[in-house]
Amino acid sequence: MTLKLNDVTVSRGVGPVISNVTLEVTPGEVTTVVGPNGAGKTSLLESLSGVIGISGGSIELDGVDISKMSRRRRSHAGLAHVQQGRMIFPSLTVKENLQLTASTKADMDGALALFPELEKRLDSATVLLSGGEQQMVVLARAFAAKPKYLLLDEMSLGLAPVVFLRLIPIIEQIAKTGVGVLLVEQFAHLALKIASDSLVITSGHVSYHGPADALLKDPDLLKKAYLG
Ligand SMILES: Nc1ncnc2c1ncn2[C@@H]1O[C@H](COP(=O)(O)OP(=O)(O)OP(=O)(O)O)[C@@H](O)[C@H]1O
Repeated sequence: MTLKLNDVTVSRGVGPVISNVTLEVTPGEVTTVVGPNGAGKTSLLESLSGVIGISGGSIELDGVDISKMSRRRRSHAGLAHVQQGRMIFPSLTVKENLQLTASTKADMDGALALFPELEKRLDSATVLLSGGEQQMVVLARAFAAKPKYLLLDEMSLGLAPVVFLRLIPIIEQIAKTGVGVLLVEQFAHLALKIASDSLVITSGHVSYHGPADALLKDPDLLKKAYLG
């Protein structure tokens, strides 16, 4: 049971922005993809959830080829994608935002158990929350849908590092419930700390694939990987 990219190439506009990437996301673990701006990390996640098509290779979810499935079908198959930017419905309350994905009270309670801060704000319009709390709503809503695999794209954008720090153990906890998390982050060190497997991508190519702790322990290796 894994989410697998086999030799995937993604093209946009003039040519490939991702070339021959192979990667496996395992349930219960965090896998991270880091790399410089414009390396192709967002395109990689978009190809997994079906926002854009792939031009080579294949994508498998628990043994089923989903490469040609619509975004909706991939979502029904258990793939959730938290895209960049805070995708909340600002005029809805926190509770209403969660009800969009939680099909049962148990799903709602399960999501809220991860975010005790949100319990007190359930009836507040989401627009009134801080940036960090809004990202909690985004994450809680994605978790309430009970995905098998969760793709997270730069949740730290626009947040102070100290605010994003609060989300890191929650992402780790989500993985511990059995979800396979694929984390794309600009704060590479924070992502590497909670990840088991890691990829560094530069200009669409994999420049490192291996244990996250090896990159953390060896700043030269990380620097070399970033330089491609
Ligand atoms: N909608 C688009 N149409 C054409 N080219 C695009 C589009 N979106 C991204 N690109 C190009 O694809 C390449 C990879 O971009 P992508 O956003 O996937 O990288 P990234 O690693 O996520 O970067 P960042 O960290 O800045 O978000 C870049 O050269 C970018 O200019």
